[in-house]
Amino acid sequence: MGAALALNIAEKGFPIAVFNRSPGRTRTFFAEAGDLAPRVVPCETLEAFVAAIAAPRIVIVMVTAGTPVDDQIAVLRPLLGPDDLLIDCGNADFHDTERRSAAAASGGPAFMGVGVSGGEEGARHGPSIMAGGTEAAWAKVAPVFTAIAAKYEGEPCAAQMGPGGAGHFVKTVHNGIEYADMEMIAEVYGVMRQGLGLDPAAIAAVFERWNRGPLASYLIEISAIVAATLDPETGRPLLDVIVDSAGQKGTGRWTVIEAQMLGAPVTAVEAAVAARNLSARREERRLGAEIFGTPAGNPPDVTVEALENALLAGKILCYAQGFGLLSTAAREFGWTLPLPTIARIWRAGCIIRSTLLGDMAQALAATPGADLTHVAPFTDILRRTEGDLRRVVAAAALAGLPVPALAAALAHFDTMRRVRGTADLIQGQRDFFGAHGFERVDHPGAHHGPWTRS
Ligand SMILES: NC(=O)C1=CN([C@@H]2O[C@H](COP(=O)(O)OP(=O)(O)OC[C@H]3O[C@@H](n4cnc5c(N)ncnc54)[C@H](OP(=O)(O)O)[C@@H]3O)[C@@H](O)[C@H]2O)C=CC1
Ligand SMILES: O=C(CO)[C@H](O)[C@H](O)COP(=O)(O)O
Repeated sequence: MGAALALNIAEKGFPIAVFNRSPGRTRTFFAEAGDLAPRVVPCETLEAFVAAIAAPRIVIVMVTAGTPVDDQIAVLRPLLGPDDLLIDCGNADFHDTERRSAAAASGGPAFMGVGVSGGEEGARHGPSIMAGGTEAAWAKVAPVFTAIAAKYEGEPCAAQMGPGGAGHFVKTVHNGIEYADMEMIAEVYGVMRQGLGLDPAAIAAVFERWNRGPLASYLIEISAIVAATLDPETGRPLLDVIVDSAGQKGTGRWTVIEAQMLGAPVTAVEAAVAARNLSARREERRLGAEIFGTPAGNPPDVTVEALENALLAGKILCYAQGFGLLSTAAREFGWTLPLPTIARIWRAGCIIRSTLLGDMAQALAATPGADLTHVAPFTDILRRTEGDLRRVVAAAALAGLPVPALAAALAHFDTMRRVRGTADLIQGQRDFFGAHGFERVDHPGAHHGPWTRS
């Protein structure tokens, strides 16, 4: 990511010095920089790196999240001056960014935490950039970040989100949505493959068709390519030789943890993280199959069109949850997160870019603070697609095909359209065993039940 970002910066006309802890990597990078090499100064020590940059310096750190960032900051800080600016462009837990920002405020170079999305390709040719930090820091870096960012109809996909960890928080939620979006696509893939018996080539064709409709998005586009790709070694669909255990580096989990701490429901993301965790338990899955057998019910009674609608509904519900989490976080942390701008800078460059985000940006601007599902055109789309989401979840359950993120999104939707739910019983139980009290519907105050055990 760092190498790709450096080439992007150089390509946009900014001279850049580069350093990697492994000098061999720096040499290879420089040797492969081609036409851009004259704008790149390869450095083999941090001292040479800092000396190669004119003050006031802007220094980007793009290393593995966690301790490596702290280590890198620790060795860089003594070499930098108070007018310099240190930026962590990797994925970071926003609490770490808050801590690093606070530490920087007590002296030395200023610090920014900036979320960058788009994978290597995005970093090289135009990512989506979610910057945290002060207005003053943003003013210093905006010319570089807006130049290297993806452009949507000419508009740079880069913006300042708020102080301290706000940029990394937004990037974390972006990734949480990414997890849920990917999981839902994998779930409909499962229904098509394991339920309807479509082969990967046929599924690729379905994804390609969907990519020309309301589901058009980077993730559907690449899913079509992944499904269509053959293994050069065996000639089989590559999907068939990929181990079905999903990796994860932590951003989905961070989203869920923060959402839980804030009391904000992101059930589709929770289901997606849990699904990755379960996917990693291969031996337990094998044992489960041995003990219980894998359900081999009738093929699910759903069409490919119903799956398209179900995915659309699930996706809208998941994005509504993500934006809801951002709203709650903004209130809780005293940030003014620019939600319509966030939707706008996600329209290009980032992994979750999709045509829906344009409408989301408009809806969020037109109705600030509203739940996306309550706003046009999403209310109408949900009314139209809800039945298929329900049919797919029900048919998948009957066929023994797990669709946890779609089911979680549907359960959220059904819960949030029911005036009277079932928590009356929970309150009764809590009062019974813990004297926690409950509110009554007919008069105010805290009440207890006349519980007796016969
Ligand atoms: N890959 C992606 O699609 C995206 C990644 N990110 C984020 O960008 C950051 C970098 O990711 P990525 O480029 O994929 O990761 P890589 O594993 O490809 O690169 C990690 C880099 O960090 C360096 N590094 C690791 N540990 C240390 C350390 N203790 N001290 C100094 N340098 C260290 C490595 O050096 P060396 O070469 O010597 O091993 C390497 O240059 C991460 O925060 C990641 O989450 C963000 C968006 C997308
Ligand atoms: O930030 C990213 C994309 O936006 C990175 O690719 C990140 O690694 C994705 O998360 P994970 O590795 O957990 O799937």
